[in-house]
Amino acid sequence: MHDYTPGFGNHIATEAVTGALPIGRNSPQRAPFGLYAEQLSGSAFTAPRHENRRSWLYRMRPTAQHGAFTRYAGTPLLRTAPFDETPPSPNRLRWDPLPMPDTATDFVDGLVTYGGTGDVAAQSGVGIHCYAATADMNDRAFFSADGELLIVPQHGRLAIDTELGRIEVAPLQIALIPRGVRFRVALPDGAARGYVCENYGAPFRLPDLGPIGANGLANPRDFETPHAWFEDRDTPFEVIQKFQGGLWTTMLDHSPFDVVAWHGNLAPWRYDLTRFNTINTVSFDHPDPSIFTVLTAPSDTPGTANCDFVIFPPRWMVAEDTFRPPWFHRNVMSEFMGLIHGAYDAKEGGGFVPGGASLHNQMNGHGPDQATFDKASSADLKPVKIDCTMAFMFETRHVVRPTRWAIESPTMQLDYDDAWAGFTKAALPQ
Ligand SMILES: O=C(O)Cc1cc(O)ccc1O
Ligand SMILES: [Fe+2]
Repeated sequence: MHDYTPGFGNHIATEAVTGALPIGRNSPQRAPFGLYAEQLSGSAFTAPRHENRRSWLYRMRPTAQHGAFTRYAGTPLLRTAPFDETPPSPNRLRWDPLPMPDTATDFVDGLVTYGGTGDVAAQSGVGIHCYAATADMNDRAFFSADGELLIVPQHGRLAIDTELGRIEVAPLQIALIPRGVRFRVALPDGAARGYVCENYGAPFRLPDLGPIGANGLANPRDFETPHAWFEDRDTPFEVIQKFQGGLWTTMLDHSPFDVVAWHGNLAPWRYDLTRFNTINTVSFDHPDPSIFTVLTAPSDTPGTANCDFVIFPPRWMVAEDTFRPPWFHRNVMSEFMGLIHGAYDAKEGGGFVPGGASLHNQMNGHGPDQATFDKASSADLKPVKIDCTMAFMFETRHVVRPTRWAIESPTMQLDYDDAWAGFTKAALPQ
């Protein structure tokens, strides 16, 4: 068990050794114990205060102490925007779960990109990945200079050691690693699979609540930031970074997890999705799924996110005279969905399974499949609990362009259009 501080985006001060954190200043002439003070900036120095994120790290050696990075040949299926391997497809796409690798593969080498949006060089858009891993990273650390990583485990726990502390997450929890923060992943259950949103743009934050008021949806106190932790190990250690889409590696002669104390508001965190305070109709109609927004990464246009992270958690359905599942729709935003466990209420007909994924791009019709439509159109509308389920959506203002792997993978379902093939024509009065 690790220690965490509750709260979202708070300024935290934490030390793993008493006296390691300088008091009253960031960079004293000599930091305690000969530690090196280092600022990690997550926003421009001059960003407005409410957007400003940075932490001060006190470490045994400066990060700068390393040799040149050279190209890294692993992780063959990791890709970065702009995604131009295939023409962007207007088709509704759906995938079976990513198979577990049959050779020992760690979290980094097990990343597979399904697609993404925008352009990493313009700091806009997202990369959407899945991971399937069977090995611990041991003496390897990874960081993305390209974006923060929102990790959504679907199978197996992840023990994530970061420069700022240790995080353990299980399916139904999520973790966020800020841009540039080095981390390694161990697999307490021996294997793990899940989803990753790599956000090249403005960082994820809690959505405004408007008329909902001061409480609800994801409550700030339920986000947990780890306390300072370090290891003092002078052994060979590989650091891999993702930089403008390329992967680069260098060797250190010590563990990079040597931050003995830190303070600031730029830090990794975890959140338990079962803590989400779900709000929905108590009268009629199916509200827009934005009521289920856990986190939003804004773009420059208010209300039009670079990426929203939305969940479909257990909830009571009580709407009267209403078609209760998601309606048929065409959306200006593009929707990538995953399923952590259970069944999703728009896909009674099967095919959308835990670990699988679907993509419904801008302006392309989707919604309930035939089985869902038939069942919900004639259901007795007594209160019903949708239980034991957790689907999610990365919803973005930009079209999600699939990678070549995503289009050519045998996991892509060639018959997905059939989900909507059999609807009978409406019968107008003669
Ligand atoms: O397409 C989907 O399944 C996601 C979705 C769910 C919902 O309740 C309303 C709109 C929407 O896009
Ligand atoms: Fe949708």
